[in-house]
Amino acid sequence: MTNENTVYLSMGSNMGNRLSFLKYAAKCMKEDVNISLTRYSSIYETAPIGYTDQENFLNMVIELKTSYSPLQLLSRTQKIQDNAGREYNIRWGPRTLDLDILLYNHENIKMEQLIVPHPRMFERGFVIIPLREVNPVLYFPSIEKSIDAVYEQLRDKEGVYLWKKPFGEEEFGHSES
Ligand SMILES: Nc1ncnc2c1ncn2[C@@H]1O[C@H](COP(=O)(O)OP(=O)(O)OP(=O)(O)O)[C@@H](O)[C@H]1O
Ligand SMILES: Nc1nc2c(c(=O)[nH]1)N=C(CO)CN2
Repeated sequence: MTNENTVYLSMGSNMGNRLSFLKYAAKCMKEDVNISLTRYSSIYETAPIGYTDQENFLNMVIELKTSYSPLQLLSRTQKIQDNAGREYNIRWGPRTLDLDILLYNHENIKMEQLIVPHPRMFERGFVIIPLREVNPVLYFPSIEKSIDAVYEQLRDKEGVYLWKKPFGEEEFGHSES
């Protein structure tokens, strides 16, 4: 089966060993024959948005190719979150691992369980900054804007600090240095 759909996924963690949860998520996806990881952003340390009385997050974005349908991919990412000990308590509250599907090709999906493009992505510095690093020429047909235009309009650019350059091969099976 060919992994032909292009997906951008946001990953975040603000509990426990944050880096190891991000690595765990990437490892699970790398081991899945229906997913090929193609690009990784750097990792950013970010101030919490939404519910602010919690620890800073580590956030990053990955690009992947997959043969999964959007709902199949959602169920896969939810399983990975569950296996990372994710509990569902406070809305926007602390979590070991959060995986959000940002974009699935250029599709507009509005289902009960899944909305793509992710409805809050365009106002989130912790999403747009790493996404722009992974693909600086993205265009969003749903809002008729380029990623540069979205970046320029971001209000919460502050609070997003480079924490670590893209993973090295030894850590993550990633060839970029
Ligand atoms: N694009 C999407 N990616 C991941 N989950 C989504 C998406 N669209 C809708 N959902 C739904 O959102 C539900 C809640 O997800 P979650 O608890 O991770 O939200 P959150 O991360 O706290 O908040 P936010 O969605 O603002 O990032 C999930 O059960 C899932 O069905
Ligand atoms: N900085 C930051 N803030 C958040 C994050 C996140 O990943 N990073 N995720 C949230 C729920 O999706 C709520 N707030």
